[in-house]
Amino acid sequence: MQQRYHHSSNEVKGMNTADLREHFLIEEMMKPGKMCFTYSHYDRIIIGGAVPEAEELPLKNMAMLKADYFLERREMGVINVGGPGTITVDGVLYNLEKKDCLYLGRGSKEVNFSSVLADEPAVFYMLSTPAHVAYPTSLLKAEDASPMTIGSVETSNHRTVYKYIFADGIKSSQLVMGLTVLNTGSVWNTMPAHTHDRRMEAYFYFDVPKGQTVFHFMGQPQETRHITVHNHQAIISPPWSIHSGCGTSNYAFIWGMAGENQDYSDMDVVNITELK
Ligand SMILES: O=C[C@H](O)[C@@H](O)CC(=O)C(=O)O
Ligand SMILES: [Zn+2]
Repeated sequence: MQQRYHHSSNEVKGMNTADLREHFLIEEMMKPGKMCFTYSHYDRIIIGGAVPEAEELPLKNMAMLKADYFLERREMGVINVGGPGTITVDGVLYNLEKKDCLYLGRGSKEVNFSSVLADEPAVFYMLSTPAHVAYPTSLLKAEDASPMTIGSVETSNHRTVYKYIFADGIKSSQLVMGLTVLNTGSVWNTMPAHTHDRRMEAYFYFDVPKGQTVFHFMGQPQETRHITVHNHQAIISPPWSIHSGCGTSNYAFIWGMAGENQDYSDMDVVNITELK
């Protein structure tokens, strides 16, 4: 498992393109037949990917967790962005179509990921955070995630937000998770931008059409930087940073947070004309 340490906003001001990419971009996370994990020291969130082929992929323990098994003291949210897949949790089978979400409560022991079709593998994106309470494992289908349409065509940010794990959705200790789909012709996510010093955030971009990309914006509102993020790559957003993106086409992304609270609307919005 890769580790990513903290960086202060002051350090980040002096970073060049390679530094920014090394510390905040996760490039290789969806490899056929493999599971990949990155441990971020912001709120100790683990960001992972699993692409099962013919063989199922078990969630293995990691030495650095000093635990008896991966979810001994942790919870996890999984969203499938590929072909149909299944996850078994302690003998119970869950079917995840594209954009369905499974929450795994603290104490889930035997976890296995599989694809249903050989030529269209499931692509599972995972976030795991420390948990102090065990909440029940539960599945939420995309159509039941109370979609919310925001933005407009005029400002190129017309999009639909699906919320899965948050204060009014699937219960968790601290994990918050959902996804956002941009409509055709809309390219800006999370604009107007915001920060939430109380929570870190991770963005995972998917359904970025072949040959297209997303310019992800990070940094303090008056000190922004960009990182180009391609399909199936993720960004670690420090609590003091904005997290916004502009694509060369429309696309979708999974957002997830950890920290002080689980209110989706807890955001300190920045006036667009004050961004630097
Ligand atoms: O704190 C919330 C997150 O940044 C995202 O949910 C924002 C988002 O999906 C969007 O505006 O498109
Ligand atoms: Zn946010």
